[in-house]
Amino acid sequence: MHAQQVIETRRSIRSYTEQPVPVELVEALLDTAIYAPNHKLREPWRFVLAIEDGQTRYVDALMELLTARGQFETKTSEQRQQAEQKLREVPVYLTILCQVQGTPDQQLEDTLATAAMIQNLQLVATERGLGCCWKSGKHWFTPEYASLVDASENERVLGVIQIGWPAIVPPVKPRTSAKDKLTHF
Ligand SMILES: Cc1cc2nc3c(=O)[nH]c(=O)nc-3n(C[C@H](O)[C@H](O)[C@H](O)COP(=O)(O)O)c2cc1C
Repeated sequence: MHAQQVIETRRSIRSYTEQPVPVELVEALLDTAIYAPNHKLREPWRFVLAIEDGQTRYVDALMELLTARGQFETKTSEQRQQAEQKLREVPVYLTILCQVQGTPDQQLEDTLATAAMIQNLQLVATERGLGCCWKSGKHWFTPEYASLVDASENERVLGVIQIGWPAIVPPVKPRTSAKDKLTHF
């Protein structure tokens, strides 16, 4: 696939088949993704991979975290089970950490570089037939989650990338043409 085709066919995939994702494949994809531009080659990222047995332990810990946050307080036990099932169906959780060091400008550069690396990852995964979904906000950005993945005081969670073989590929979400947001100087 050409770059244009990969970029335009990538979708956020939220539903996966049961086919396992080889750990070596994820590692190889990451080793390509890290060619993202990053100022002064600070390589500001770090990864926490939950796959195979680690995925089971991770979802156990995530369920504990969500329960402690009161996420299921207003839910029936069936709704809780459904939520847990949905989490268990994701074959791979990859937490992306970005260092928080230096001046505010450097921190912004490091965040941008890590975001570029994440998009590289999503594109190479797409090329290999895998689907990803970048998760953020909510519980993912809490101190409790940072502690769950053992983030240091100088690291920030930029998101969690779910990875698996797509069961459902949603239709493309149309974008506003760049021309509508472009002015000539
Ligand atoms: C920084 C960032 C955070 C995102 N967080 C979430 C999220 O928490 N949950 C989710 O389902 N999708 C999340 N997404 C995916 C977007 O919802 C998705 O990219 C958008 O709907 C466009 O769909 P597409 O990726 O299939 O083109 C996130 C994307 C980005 C770039």
